[in-house]
Amino acid sequence: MSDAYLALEDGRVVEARGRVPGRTRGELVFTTAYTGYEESLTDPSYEEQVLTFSYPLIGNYGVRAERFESDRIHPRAAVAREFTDEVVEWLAEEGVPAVDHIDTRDIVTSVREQGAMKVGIVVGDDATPEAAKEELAKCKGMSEHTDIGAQVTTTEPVTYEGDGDTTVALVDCGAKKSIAESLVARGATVHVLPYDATEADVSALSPDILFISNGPGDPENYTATHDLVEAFAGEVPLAGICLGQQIIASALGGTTEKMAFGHRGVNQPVRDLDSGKVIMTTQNHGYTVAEPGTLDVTQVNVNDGTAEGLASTDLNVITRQYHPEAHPGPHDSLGFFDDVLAMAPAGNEKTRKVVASD
Ligand SMILES: NC(=O)CC[C@H](N)C(=O)O
Repeated sequence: MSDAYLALEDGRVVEARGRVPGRTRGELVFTTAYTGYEESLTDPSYEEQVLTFSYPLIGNYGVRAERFESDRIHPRAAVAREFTDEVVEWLAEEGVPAVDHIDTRDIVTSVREQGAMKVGIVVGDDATPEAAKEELAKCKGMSEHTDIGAQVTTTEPVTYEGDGDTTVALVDCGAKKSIAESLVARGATVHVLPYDATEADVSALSPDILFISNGPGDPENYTATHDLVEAFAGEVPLAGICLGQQIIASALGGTTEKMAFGHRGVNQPVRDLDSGKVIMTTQNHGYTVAEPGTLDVTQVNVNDGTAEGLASTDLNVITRQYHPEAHPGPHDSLGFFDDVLAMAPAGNEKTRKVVASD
């Protein structure tokens, strides 16, 4: 008799070992990242999902808060072949159900063949297959979480001061902390705004760059953020990462669509169409840009050809579908942040040089 059951949308019920008790449900996804479990578990883009690690041992270098990407764990449950006790303690402190001693190869294969699916999970002495199915029956599809941004955004504006003159308004749809850090490290002052910030909120800051963050759920549900992009396109340079790329493309005449099982891992190869160079990237997304609208596709995924980078020189826009800020993953694409800040109006460059020579 097991003390944990997973009821999958394909009709199967899988037994596991319970590590943290509870009942929950979500969209079943997997990451192939072999490091970075702390960063992944605290990535707000995993909100409403159940995260399966395909790497078999999770927790082998401990748990350190300095590696967290936000202030809490976001997946509704965690699944691995083997969790260390230290990770289980952390998951338990945050009340996130967890299971291991499960054949994650089987789970990953199912998701690869049938696409991301709903799952119900029950863990504890009273766990039964029926209870797991009840959780599954209550599970919403990802696009049905119509206001998911509210679950992950900052509620109050926050400012991080950089030592240069460029100001960035970062719309927080569930931003990983490394995005603001990467901008501040390059001298920018970053004003983090709630996901439903208005045109007036942004105008009041007179930012040099408007930056739309990563975040969970269906990009088409972020209507306030679409409005911002429409309002400022052509007026203020625009940048976006992951959900940010999807929202910017969609607001500027493009379309998005759900992928079969998405890209989640730290070794997704991306080709830059201009230089021909291939870089390794960190990814975590289930939607993608189908039609880029008024933007040009500048980078593509080597495996499936999906749009990884978009740009418009007329409108001053650059976006990435992957995560240039890494954490976890390779640092091949950190230069994106230099390219973003280079879009700031030239006056800032002059001021910055004067300040630097003081
Ligand atoms: N990391 C992200 O920003 C994810 C974007 C979007 N929620 C997706 O799944 O595609």
